[in-house]
Amino acid sequence: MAQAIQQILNDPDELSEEGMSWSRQVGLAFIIPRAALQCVPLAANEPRDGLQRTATFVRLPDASPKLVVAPAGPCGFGVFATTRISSNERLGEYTGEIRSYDIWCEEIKALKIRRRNSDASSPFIREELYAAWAGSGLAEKGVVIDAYHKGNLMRFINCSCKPNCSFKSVSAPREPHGRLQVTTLRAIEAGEQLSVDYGWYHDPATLDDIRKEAVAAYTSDLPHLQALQLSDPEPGEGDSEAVQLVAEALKEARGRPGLRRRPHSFLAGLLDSEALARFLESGKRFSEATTYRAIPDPVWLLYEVLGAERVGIACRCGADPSLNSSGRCAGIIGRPLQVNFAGRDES
Ligand SMILES: C[S@@+](CC[C@H](N)C(=O)[O-])C[C@H]1O[C@@H](n2cnc3c(N)ncnc32)[C@H](O)[C@@H]1O
Repeated sequence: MAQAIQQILNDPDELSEEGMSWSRQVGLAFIIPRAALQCVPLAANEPRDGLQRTATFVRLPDASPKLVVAPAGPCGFGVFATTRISSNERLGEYTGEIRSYDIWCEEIKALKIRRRNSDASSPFIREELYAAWAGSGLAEKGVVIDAYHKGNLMRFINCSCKPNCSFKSVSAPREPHGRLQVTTLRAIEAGEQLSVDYGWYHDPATLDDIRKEAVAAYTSDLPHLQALQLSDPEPGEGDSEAVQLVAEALKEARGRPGLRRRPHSFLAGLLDSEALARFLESGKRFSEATTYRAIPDPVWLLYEVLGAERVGIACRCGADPSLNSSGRCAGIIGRPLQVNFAGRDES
């Protein structure tokens, strides 16, 4: 990724006049590549929906000159460090429009109806993931800082299951909502990408949608999974990717590795072939599941991530080493990394 940064610094087209002027307008020393100019620059939050700016007297630092916006593999553009940044460093404010959560939600719903004739919460649309929670607000209906149309470079920070930054809310006592400041959780090396945990998984409506979709995906695969329970399973031509992965995992557990027809995939990492084999050897079988809880243990994680893909918020931070140095990913934006939680009862 350091190479990508160097390329931008060297390329006069990427280091565009527009990018420089965008940067100057928000008073910053960072560089916005031409292709990333997607929103109006905003050096300070702009109130909407009858809301007020917070009275907070605390001066937040301007966005750090140690940052650059650059292409970030599977996630579009991202924010990278050009030099080492220490732990607990305040990198600047996440600016955007101060919106009432319920009005913002209505607008998102209207957009969904225009685009696909339904305001169902899933799948997410891209615009939803630029809004960050800023507190309950005077009316107790919630306030978000929405950086989709207006904002600063912080709006380019992607989501990671193992984030190196977080949003800290800064507000004076009794202030109904806060301002958001990006702060490092650990030291960040030059060339590393900044990341935060978006936390959408914990939105109850989204979680519900993901789990319904997980049950639907499992149910449509069930006859094929049942066929695999035979002693020498062979995946069929029309089998889904999940069924093929389960077949491969079973063969692997039964001592016939080497049958993989494709490189080890992201989804394959969600299956434990030994646990799968133990499940069948103990006499348990794939059977009907009308709720998420009833999906058998060895495959629930696979189907939950497939459910998230159907909902439209699959996380791919594990596919980008600069975003998630462990190379592991929960598969769902905002969900804790698998290694950090004990099972599907996490809250
Ligand atoms: C706040 S923006 C981040 C900047 C964005 N990458 C861009 O180029 O405008 C959120 C959007 O970035 C993408 N994104 C961020 N983190 C991601 C992740 N871990 N996996 C997949 N997409 C991600 C999604 O398209 C999401 O809607």
